[in-house]
Amino acid sequence: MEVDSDANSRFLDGTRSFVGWFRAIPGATFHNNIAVEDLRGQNAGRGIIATADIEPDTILFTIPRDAIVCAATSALQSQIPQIFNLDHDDADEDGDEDEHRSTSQDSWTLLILVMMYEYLQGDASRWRPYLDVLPTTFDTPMFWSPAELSELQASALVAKVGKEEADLMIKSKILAVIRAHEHVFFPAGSHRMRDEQLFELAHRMGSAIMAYAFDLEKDDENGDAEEDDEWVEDREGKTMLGMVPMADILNADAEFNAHINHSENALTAVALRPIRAGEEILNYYGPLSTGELLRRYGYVTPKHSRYDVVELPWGLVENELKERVTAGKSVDAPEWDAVKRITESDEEFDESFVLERSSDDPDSTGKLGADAIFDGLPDELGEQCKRYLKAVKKVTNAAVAAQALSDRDTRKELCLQSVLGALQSRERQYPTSLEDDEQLIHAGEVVGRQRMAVWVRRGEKQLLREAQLWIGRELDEMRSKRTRAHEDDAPAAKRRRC
Ligand SMILES: C[S@@+](CC[C@H](N)C(=O)[O-])C[C@H]1O[C@@H](n2cnc3c(N)ncnc32)[C@H](O)[C@@H]1O
Repeated sequence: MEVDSDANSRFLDGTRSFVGWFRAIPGATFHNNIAVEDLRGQNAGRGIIATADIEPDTILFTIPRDAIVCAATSALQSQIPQIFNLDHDDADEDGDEDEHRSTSQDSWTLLILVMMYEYLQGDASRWRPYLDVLPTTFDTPMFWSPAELSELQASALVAKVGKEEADLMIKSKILAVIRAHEHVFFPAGSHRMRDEQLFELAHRMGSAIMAYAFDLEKDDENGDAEEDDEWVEDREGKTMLGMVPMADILNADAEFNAHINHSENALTAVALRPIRAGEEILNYYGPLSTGELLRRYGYVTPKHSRYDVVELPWGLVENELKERVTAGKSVDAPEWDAVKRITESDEEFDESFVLERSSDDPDSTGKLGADAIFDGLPDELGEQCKRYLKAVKKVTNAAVAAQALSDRDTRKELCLQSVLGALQSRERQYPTSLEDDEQLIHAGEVVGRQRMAVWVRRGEKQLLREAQLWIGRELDEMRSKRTRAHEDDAPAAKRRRC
């Protein structure tokens, strides 16, 4: 109990000193009608709440660019300038491209180094009160146990967690730099951390950057803020990333009421519509699926479900096509291998396809319109099915090809049925059903990480079902078109016989 109340007062003290520090930054503003609040009760850490009604276009707060933690503002750049030159070729002087890529920095790894450097400076860092309110633990799957990860079941998210890649990156690009410049990273008289401790700190900073950092290069060549793609944040390491105190205290959802504008000297948070007293001020992280929101930010919300996706491996479709195209006739293994080779040698060949719904973007006030709907398979999947059938025609014997691939409609029907079968197989890869997961969620039987995993897998299964229903409707339509055509033909034939 005592530990809890200590942690609680540290949390509240942290908020107070952070807000005091922020308000004292020259050029920073913080509107009187907002406050940083404790939202731990709803599992949302800190957030910003309106304490009184706010009009649209109100500037909620301003962060001068020189208060942002990034490569351009940290003293680390003047201490080891050689690692900050991002304008390098992909090969080193000896032309060793792989070696160069594994040791050279990008904006992502540089920000990890900057954050670790600032953290290790302790009180000497000008961002100390800000660093103190950053989380030390995360709910992103990177930190989940194998048992927790297994709750994601057959979700493609499991393969995207990327713990091993992160470990390799930290070893080659972070630890190597710190060990080569220990005198820079560890102030005189401070304790030099062991490798395991640095690894842990690097993971912590990497995860904080993943969930908190902003892409800072949003201005076009004329210095005006770009309108297009403003919501989208870069995580590829190509543009300058920075940690923006206060902007990153905003929580976010798929429906939101504030936006961060980027201008030459400052970033400003602006109200997009009227915000009532007591409402949370929410930012937007983009049209992310539940799985992607969890992977990057460690939380899920019902409103992001509209952007859910599910991966359909080509192998499942191929199995179904193979079975249907032969309809019991035997085809030799070498012939199938040849079909596979032809299909896979195509430049456009895809290993898997992403299914998603059609959804409008949020409007300019951050509101969402009509529900997202599943209204079709990816065009590329249809094209790949067609190419596969062409290859079958080329390679297998005429009897097989003639019947199954006779006309355009028959081929289309065969493709749809095959994708339908593949979707059913994909659904069976998850050990629990959609109904089981709905029950778990509605009964409130799952909490924490398990609850988030159930949300991810339930969303994927839901989408698989919607895709199956869509194909069912397409097939029904094709069949009734065919029946109508027969009916139209029938009286004419009769007439001819008379
Ligand atoms: C940029 S920070 C926002 C501030 C954060 N709540 C804090 O206490 O520092 C992003 C993190 O906040 C949390 N978060 C953001 N939006 C949320 C929401 N709508 N519900 C729950 N947690 C949210 C997630 O943990 C996410 O990784």
